[in-house]
Amino acid sequence: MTISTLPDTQKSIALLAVSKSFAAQKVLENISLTIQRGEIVALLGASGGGKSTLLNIMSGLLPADSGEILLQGVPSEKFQHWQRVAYLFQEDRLLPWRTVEQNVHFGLENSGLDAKTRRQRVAEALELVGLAEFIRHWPHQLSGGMRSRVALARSLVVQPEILLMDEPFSRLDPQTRSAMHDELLRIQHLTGMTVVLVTHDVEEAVVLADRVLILKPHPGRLHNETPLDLPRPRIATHPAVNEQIRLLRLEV
Ligand SMILES: Nc1ncnc2c1ncn2[C@@H]1O[C@H](COP(=O)(O)OP(=O)(O)OP(=O)(O)O)[C@@H](O)[C@H]1O
Repeated sequence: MTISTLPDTQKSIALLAVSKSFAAQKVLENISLTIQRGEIVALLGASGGGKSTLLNIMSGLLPADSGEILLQGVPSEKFQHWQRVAYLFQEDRLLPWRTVEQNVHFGLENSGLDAKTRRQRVAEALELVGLAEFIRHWPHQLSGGMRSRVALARSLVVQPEILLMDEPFSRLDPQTRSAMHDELLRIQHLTGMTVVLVTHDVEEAVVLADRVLILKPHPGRLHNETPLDLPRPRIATHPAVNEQIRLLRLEV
């Protein structure tokens, strides 16, 4: 069964003929795609190809000009994005005047959950990213990798069904980035959430994704779709992984 013929219950994100312009500039043209529940999809492509715009449309932050968007089988305009979709940005956006625990708690403010449940959720999210011992630390006391984990915990605390990530690891050094890749795969495996990752890094896409979508710019359109059936863990120097990276670099 191909993804497009999956029943709605297995579809996490479905876009049909989505277009978007800013002023006179057409940024996305006629994008149709389906992402399965629990799938990790990487969006690759040249700068200005509309990757972030597409992610913003999936998140409900930005309306499309035309087309249909279904999230977990529900039309986007009726879908309650809050608590079901989390968004992780390039900058960690931690609040310096809040401790680690308070930063993660931020994700639950206005949630309507009672204080005890909120505390429990924060503790679980920090446990999940391996920072349970650092709850009283301040952001300035943390390494780049730890800050990145706090930002991830703040996204996970809502227990999202869909995690949208816009180059979340691009500012990390290669070793920390690689550790965060392992962390993300471990957590995705545990939670079963759908992950859509925007990246410029072909190696990152191949190491993480079940499928890579390439967007071409002016206007942004889907150029190519590559399912990755490589066993995990994927080491970039492994010949099959390396070959896939080489092939995708030719396409981007
Ligand atoms: N809010 C906005 N107002 C006007 N133009 C915008 C807006 N957001 C994006 N654009 C334009 O839309 C085009 C696509 O931008 P977008 O950020 O989606 O691309 P991208 O593929 O994510 O790029 P990059 O890889 O550089 O982040 C760009 O030309 C950008 O200037």
